Amino acid sequence: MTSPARMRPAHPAEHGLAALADLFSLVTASDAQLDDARVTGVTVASNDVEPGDVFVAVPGLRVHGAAYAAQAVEAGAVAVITDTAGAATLAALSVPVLVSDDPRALAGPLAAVVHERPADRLTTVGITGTNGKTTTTYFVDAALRAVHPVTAVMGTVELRIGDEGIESPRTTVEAPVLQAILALALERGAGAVAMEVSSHALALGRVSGLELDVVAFTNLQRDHLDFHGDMDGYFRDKARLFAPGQGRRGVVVVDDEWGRRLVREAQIPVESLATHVGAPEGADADWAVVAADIGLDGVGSAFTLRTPDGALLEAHSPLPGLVNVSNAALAIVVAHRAGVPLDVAVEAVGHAGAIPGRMERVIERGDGLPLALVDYAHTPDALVLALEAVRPITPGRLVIVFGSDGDRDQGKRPIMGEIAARLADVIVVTDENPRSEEPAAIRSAILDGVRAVRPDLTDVHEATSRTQAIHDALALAHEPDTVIITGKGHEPTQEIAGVFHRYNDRDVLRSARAELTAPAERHA
Ligand SMILES: CC(=O)N[C@H]1[C@@H](OP(=O)(O)OP(=O)(O)OC[C@H]2O[C@@H](n3ccc(=O)[nH]c3=O)[C@H](O)[C@@H]2O)O[C@H](CO)[C@@H](O)[C@@H]1O[C@H](C)C(=O)N[C@@H](C)C(=O)N[C@H](CCC(=O)O)C(=O)O
Ligand SMILES: Nc1ncnc2c1ncn2[C@@H]1O[C@H](COP(=O)(O)OP(=O)(O)OP(=O)(O)O)[C@@H](O)[C@H]1O
Repeated sequence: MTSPARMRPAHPAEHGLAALADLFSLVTASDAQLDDARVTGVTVASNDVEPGDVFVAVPGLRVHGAAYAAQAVEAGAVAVITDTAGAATLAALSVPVLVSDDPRALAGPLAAVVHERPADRLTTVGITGTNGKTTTTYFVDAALRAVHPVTAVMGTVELRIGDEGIESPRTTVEAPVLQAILALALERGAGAVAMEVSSHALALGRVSGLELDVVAFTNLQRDHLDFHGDMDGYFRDKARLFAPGQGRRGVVVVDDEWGRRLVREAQIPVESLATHVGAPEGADADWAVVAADIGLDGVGSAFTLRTPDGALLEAHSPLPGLVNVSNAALAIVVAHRAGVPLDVAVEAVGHAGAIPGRMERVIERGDGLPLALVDYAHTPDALVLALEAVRPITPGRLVIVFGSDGDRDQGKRPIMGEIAARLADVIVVTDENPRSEEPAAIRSAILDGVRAVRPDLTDVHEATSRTQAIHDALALAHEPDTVIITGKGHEPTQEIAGVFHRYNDRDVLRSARAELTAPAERHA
């Protein structure tokens, strides 16, 4: 598997174009014969076309897909579906052109039919929310794996079926890609799929035509307002997942007001889960975390989950910090509602393996080396949570390596500097993805924030390359210390001056360890 658009069933079903046109009430805009065309796939992107595809030309936010219809036909598309405006721009094509009122909304349901509704034969779980989607999805997958020999995962990090995965282009792929992957998963023997559902995906119909067995909500925090307008719009887009035809039943974390509103407004049966020990909403919630011992075992946290019938379950989060108690509790409830026995879900989530770039332990403490982790925290809130999460498992000093993205929110740079200066002991400021900006200027803005808390810059270092920063941090840390590298998580590249360089924090950490441990003796 190389590209998401190529993740297609090896033996696709075949449908007649005329029957599809009938089913979706599409009108012909040309005189070509409909019955001739045999359809085996769908796409909304001309460069993803495979012979036998229908090309759905959507009116985009930037351009109209109809501008690429000829290119799609050249690549083997057997028909074009577009709206009236798109059809009006088309020169004569050698394939039928069909018209739909809303091609973007049609793409998912059409692809579902073309691939013979794969989701109907899979157990499907969709997770939405501002933070915690990736982590919760992997925890759910760990539980699903306990009962299904093959599972699939789709999200920000990867698109994976069984043990074979590829890098994911985004959190939720386009609807036709999604349906093709489900069909491929089924072909490869998968019984269950856990996926992340972004708010963009919900707004742009990427999950239209897919009814998920269990849908879940983690939390809502300020993000993506450029796209959704305001928090209310952001909430309403997230809430679309909890509608009949989209999700059969839901599990909602009610720690924030948005979760509580969702429980009130959802149009499908939902259960509530409160994960903040002692908070008032815990009393009324269906499920609640009623005790948590953070970091006592030096790794994750033990916690107690109250079930709707009042039973108390002893559970465990394999990742540090309160947020991961929340993610683990949600995953247990979701997996249970997706058919995993409760005790099996508790056990499997407690032993879930590493999640790429999410509090991922790359070097274990011992033999003179510190614990070293990689985490994706790249916002001020996430940075606070990440540093607070590792403090209880750090007997020595907390060492952080971080930077901040170029061509993105500039205001957060000094704020993140202040947070690091407050919550970490040793700081190495470096580059993240500078993009078109001058890297030194970004570091300088971060250092302004550091200086506000630590004017003499004690234990503050600056490194002009991220690789060097990681080597420096590891060299100056001792066994009781913890090194945390934040901001890039699983990312496989670093974008500098418009060029994507292959780069990964975990790989650099591993080679820094190899360099350190080869000839030299280390002392705790
Ligand atoms: C803001 C946003 O989500 N935009 C999505 C939207 O783009 P658009 O309407 O602007 O598309 P366009 O560029 O005008 O093109 C119109 C149509 O022409 C097609 N086209 C275009 C060029 C070409 O050569 N051939 C061709 O066929 C396009 O595939 C598209 O179908 O529709 C396109 C497909 O129909 C998506 O690919 C595109 O996602 C872009 C790539 C994107 O970056 N989206 C991000 C913001 C996103 O979705 N992120 C969320 C996670 C957010 C988070 O939580 O962090 C995600 O799920 O990943
Ligand atoms: N339940 C949670 N509440 C708040 N913050 C969280 C939660 N879970 C994880 N985080 C923080 O958010 C960061 C991203 O976590 P994760 O990747 O699981 O979320 P996500 O919703 O998938 O975000 P993204 O789409 O950016 O990957 C982590 O680095 C962690 O610090």
